[in-house]
Order: sequence, then C-alpha cells, then structure tokens
Amino acid sequence: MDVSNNEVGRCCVVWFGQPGSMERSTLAAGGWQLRVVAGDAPARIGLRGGDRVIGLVDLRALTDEQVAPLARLLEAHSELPLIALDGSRAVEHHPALERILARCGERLVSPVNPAQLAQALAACERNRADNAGDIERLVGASRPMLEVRATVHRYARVDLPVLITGETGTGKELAARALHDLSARRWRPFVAVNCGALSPSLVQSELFGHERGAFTGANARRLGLFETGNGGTVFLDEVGDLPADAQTSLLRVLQEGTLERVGSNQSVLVDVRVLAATHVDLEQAVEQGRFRQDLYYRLDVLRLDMPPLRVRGDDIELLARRALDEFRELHQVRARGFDPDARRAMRAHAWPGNVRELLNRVRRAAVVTEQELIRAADLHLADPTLQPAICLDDRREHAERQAVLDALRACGYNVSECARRLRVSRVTVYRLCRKHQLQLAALR
Ligand SMILES: Nc1ncnc2c1ncn2[C@@H]1O[C@H](COP(=O)(O)OP(=O)(O)OP(=O)(O)O)[C@@H](O)[C@H]1O
Repeated sequence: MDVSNNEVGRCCVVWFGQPGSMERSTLAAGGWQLRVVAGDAPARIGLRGGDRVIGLVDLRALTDEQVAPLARLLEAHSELPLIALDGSRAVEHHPALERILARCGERLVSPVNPAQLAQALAACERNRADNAGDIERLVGASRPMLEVRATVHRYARVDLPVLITGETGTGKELAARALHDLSARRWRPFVAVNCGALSPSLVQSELFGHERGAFTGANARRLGLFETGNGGTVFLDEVGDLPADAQTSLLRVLQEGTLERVGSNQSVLVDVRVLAATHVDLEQAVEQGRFRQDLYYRLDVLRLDMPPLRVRGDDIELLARRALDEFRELHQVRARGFDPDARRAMRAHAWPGNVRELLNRVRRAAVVTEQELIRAADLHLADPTLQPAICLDDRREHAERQAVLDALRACGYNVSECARRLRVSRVTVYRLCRKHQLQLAALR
C-alpha cells in the first residue's frame, strides 16, 4: 500500500487487519484518516513525513502464518506507536507475537466501544506530542553539543546499555530521556531513579519490589521500578551509589533479564534497557572495591560524555537567552536581555554547576533586576576583567579530544591512518582514546 498526496500533517491510523463498520465510523468522526493494511499482503506501508500516524494491530482475525510477516513489517517501522486490539490471545508459542505486543502502548479487548477506541487514540497522540522533539530540549549548537546529539541518535537505535558521564548539571538525565524518546521503546515507560537518594535499607525493595510480609511494614506485594518500567527504559542516576547487594541484583537483570522481589525466590522476567549516569569516576570506584567490575563492564557498553558548559562557547548565551525567554513567558518581569558586560561575564565564568547553575542564575537575575538588560552583578558574576579566564587546561583537553575525534572520523576510524595524520604512534592514539573515553568499537 502506498499513499502520497499533497496534504500535510494529517492524523492517520494504519489498521493492520480489517476494521469493522463501527470502527470506521469512530475514526471518521475523530478526524482520523484510515489506511488498511490487509493481513495477507502486508508488503509495505506508505508513510509521508509530516503525517502523525498510529498503528492499530488487529489480532482478531490474524492467522498464525500472518504473524511473522506482520512482525517484520512492524519492526521496519519502529517509529510507529502501536495499539493492539484483542491482545488477549496466548503468546507462549508465538515469540513474534510477543514482540509485537511488547511494543503496543495499549491493548484493547474486543468488542471495543467507540469511546474506548477514541480515548486510546487520543492518549497515544498526546503521548507522542509530549515526547516529540525531546532531543530539541538538549539545547546547544556548539561542536561538543552537536557531537552529543549525533551520538544520542546513533545510540537510540540500539538496545544496549549506555553509561552517561559528565559533571553535575550537564544534562545527563535530559540525554537519557532523549535516548528513550528516540528509541523503539518510546511508547513504553521511562523510569528514572536517583540511586544516591534511596535509603540503603529500602533500595532493594524500591528497585526490585517486595512480597507481602517480606519485612516489617510490607503489608502488600509491591512492584519495584524495574517491573514498573518493564518493556521500557530504566535510568539509574548516580549508579555509583548503589550498595553492594543492589549491584549484584542489577548485574542479574543485565545478564539474565531476571530479578527476584525481596522475600521471594521466584525469578521474574523483565525486559528493560538500562541507562546509567555518574558524575564520579566509576573506574576509580572499581579500583577501590566500591563498585563491581563485572557490573561496570555491563553498564559501560556504550559511553556518552556530556561536555561541561565552560567548553560549549556560544551555547552559554544561547541557553541564557532561552532561559530568560521561557521565564518571561510565565512571569511578568522587566528584563528582556543581557548587557555586554553580563555576556562577557557569562563567557568568563567557569560554571561548576553547568546548565543547572546557569538556569538558576538567569531566573534569579530576571526577578531581582529592575533594568531591561540584565547586568553581570544581577547574575552575581564578577566583572569579567577581574575573573580568572576559562581554565587553559580545560581548553587544551577539549581541543586534544576534538583533534583525535576529527582525525579518526576523517580516516574511517582506522587507527594506523589516524596515527599518521596526527604524527603520533598508534599506541598514543589508543592511549588518547582511553583518556578521552572514545570507544572505537562504538564509534565505528
Ligand atoms: N543542553 C541543555 N539544554 C537545555 N537544558 C538543559 C541542558 N542540559 C541541562 N539542562 C537543564 O539543566 C538542568 C540539569 O539537567 P540534568 O538534571 O539533566 O543534569 P544532570 O547532569 O543529570 O545533573 P546531576 O548530575 O546533578 O543529576 C535541568 O533543568 C535540565 O533541563
């Protein structure tokens, strides 16, 4: 089936199966265009950029032979949010059907009434609107940030763990969210937890759940975050703070895809993508025996480094501008821009708290200033001429990393060629890759 015309941005439902007359009327009444992909010939789906499309997987008349081709077709369209109709059928002997159902954000049981169908489509569409453009929330046009955005796109496509590193406030959680929103799991839950904020006595139960009576106060069975996030993504912030027993349980989730609730010795299957973040040096924690080495290797399959704000050049002003504009949309304030000294002061500041610090300084300045243009003093930043310049070491480090990355790219990640271009030995290229956490296997 192929569709092409000149209308833009229509809301469409691709119905995999046969819609009944009530279902056709409900879609028409809701302003949904309908495309039917018959179960016996699901060759391809014609989608146009600009269309907002939802897939409805109708399992009512699906035969066993049709399951595998349909699964393949849907896998080729991992961007489609899916709703299942009559997903009650047994999936034990149907791995392909299980895969389809795992992707469906909602499962309707037939006979479905018009209100239920309309509601499910509206919820799906709302969800898409909330998630759309999440990568856009990672504001920045500097080279390091363009690099991050490209890496996020590349990593989102593969279902492997990512270790996100970077100083506090650099946007690690935002990046994790973007990885989820761009992945095939985007219609399933995204569960974020700060491991450092969990009480050590409850961390096992918070993450992996507990059975009734497992400990004093456990009055009912409770699912942990891994089960709540089943099918989706679990983001473990400050993963280095996990106590030893929770590290062991996490390793099991990563290795075997199973967990045991506290107070039970029954294994529960879970299917989650694990993203972890740290602002401490996990390698050092491993050396000091505070973090399991095997777990470290399991988490550090792909690495995403969030650059500190001080090396992001023009992004500082871009972010400040955005922060002020957003604040002005919500509050009546006089400030509408920054004076030249404020701009210089922002450039010169080292931003130890990174983007979070910048947002807070701008919002505070917008409230306290009585001027139209925010001054350096309103931002609590000293006169730039009196401030130490941006640390030269940081600049040097960044330039070195960029030079290695550029050379690697230019020669298709061939280490010998890269060494020749940079006029260093191959050993030095490997050392620099390790130092700057450039993983050749992942980059290739
Ligand atoms: N590139 C960016 N564009 C816009 N906002 C950003 C960006 N990076 C971070 N922020 C904002 O800065 C704040 C801190 O970001 P986030 O919580 O993702 O940082 P983090 O690295 O996870 O911090 P921590 O290590 O302290 O948990 C949030 O309000 C986030 O929205």
